[in-house]
Amino acid sequence: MSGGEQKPERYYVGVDVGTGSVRAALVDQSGVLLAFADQPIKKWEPQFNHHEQSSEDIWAACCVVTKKVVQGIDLNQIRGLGFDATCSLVVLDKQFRPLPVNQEGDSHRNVIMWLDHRAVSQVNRINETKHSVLQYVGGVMSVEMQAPKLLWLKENLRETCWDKAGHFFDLPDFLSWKATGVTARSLCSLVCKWTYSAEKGWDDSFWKMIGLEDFVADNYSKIGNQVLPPGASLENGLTPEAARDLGLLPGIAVAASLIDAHAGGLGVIGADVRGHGLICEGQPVTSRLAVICGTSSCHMGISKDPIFVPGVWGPYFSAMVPGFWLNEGGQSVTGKLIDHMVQGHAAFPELQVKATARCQSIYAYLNSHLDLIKKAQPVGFLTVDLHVWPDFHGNRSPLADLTLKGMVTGLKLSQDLDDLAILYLATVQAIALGTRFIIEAMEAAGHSISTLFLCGGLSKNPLFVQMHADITGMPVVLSQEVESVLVGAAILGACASGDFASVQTLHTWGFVERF
Ligand SMILES: Nc1ncnc2c1ncn2[C@@H]1O[C@H](COP(=O)(O)OP(=O)(O)O)[C@@H](O)[C@H]1O
Ligand SMILES: O=C(CO)[C@H](O)[C@H](O)COP(=O)(O)O
Repeated sequence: MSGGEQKPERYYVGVDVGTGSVRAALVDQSGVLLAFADQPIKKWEPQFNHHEQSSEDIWAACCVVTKKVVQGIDLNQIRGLGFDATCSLVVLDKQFRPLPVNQEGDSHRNVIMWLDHRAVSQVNRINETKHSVLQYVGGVMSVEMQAPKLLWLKENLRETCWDKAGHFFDLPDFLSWKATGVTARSLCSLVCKWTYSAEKGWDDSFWKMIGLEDFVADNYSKIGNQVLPPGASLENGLTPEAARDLGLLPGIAVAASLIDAHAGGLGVIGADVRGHGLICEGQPVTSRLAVICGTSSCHMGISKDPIFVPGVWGPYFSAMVPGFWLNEGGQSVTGKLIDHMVQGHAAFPELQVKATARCQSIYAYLNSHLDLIKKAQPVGFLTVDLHVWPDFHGNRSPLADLTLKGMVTGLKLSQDLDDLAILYLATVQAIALGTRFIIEAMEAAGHSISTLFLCGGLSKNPLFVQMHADITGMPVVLSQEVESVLVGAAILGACASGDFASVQTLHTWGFVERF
């Protein structure tokens, strides 16, 4: 290139499918987020503990947000596309058409969501086998993983779903298939939710022992027998049909995907913290814990050697950062629990009216209300008499007990706005104490964690962040780019484009602020 001439900009698109909405971002070659769009997605709860979605609805939302973020951009400069998503189970027939995952036979609802707890009897039987693959999911399989859900479909929807099924995808892999026509699965989803081993592959004896020998018989063609590392480029890239849907050019690189929490982890865990006086500056990356807080919270810690932490998922090899083992702690409902407590309170209508009058979100209003009522004392002291046990949807980590329930102690007869604000605070504190409980379990097993890196919707709530810092006693680092999960998805697209050597070289996208 002749002197003074600027290299053309290169752009990457990241698409993040959360529980409640789909988001997209356009990111430039320095990792700066230039455009953002989001779109809600539909959810159904036909029975208690049954949670379903539609893969067609989700894909349509991906198309809406992608078209929005690339508006006004020369499409030739878009080099790569990456997806992340919740680890929900998508079911398609042999011609790739949606199949119903419900008794009603509604094939539009062909996704069993990650938080669906219908397969309790199945997961109990799986855990009774004490099979060796369970060592790599914290010792106990979660009802939120795929094996119990598959067994449920076989036992409950044999004719309408199981016998007709041709493809079972984790949602992140469904999206990369939809974009490219390539059915290869990401190592991330298969290792974390399907018992696949990065070193040994599938374990035939496990599937035979739990009654899903069908997969072994057809060489795992329905659940994936071609596995790629996250960020690997998928064959010929975007198909002409998907390009039309998404408003992009055919042939651009599409990456093997990540689960959403793992994209968030990738987006923040390697952040450049130099010059911020943080304890982790002189420490290895293994001293950092990425906490991705949305509907749920996921606690991602990495290590050079495998660490077995009872009740904490993993150790998973190369599932998030290549070459590192991952342990994934989690709280199944955090944002969802806060929303549940606040929206179910008698003073919620009053809160809505007052927040709207001040043009504030309900959470910004509650935070300022707590500041008002705390007077001279630290805000945390408002809850000396009120306590929440946050396992309203069971305990994912470290107790790994889906039967646990939530609890509130210290209730009075009054139900005014002060009570709502204090209940909200107690809920946030309970969630932060849950994070501390997980960190203690990880440290007892050999992790050495000094610093938390938060991202996800709840990291936009200063009270949530402050309580995590106060209760864990650790500094909490926030990326200057609040949409870190999307940065993680865009890292995948950038890696697939070949413009960067590996996902590790992109870790330093993003700068930090100390909380
Ligand atoms: N600005 C904010 N202040 C407080 N809470 C927020 C804010 N933005 C999002 N949240 C909360 O974060 C949760 C959703 O986070 P998000 O990362 O969007 O979830 P998901 O990826 O599961 O769809 C919700 O419970 C919501 O109430
Ligand atoms: O199981 C998980 C990751 O392993 C996540 O909790 C699940 O994917 C939902 O994520 P989110 O709270 O961001 O919607």
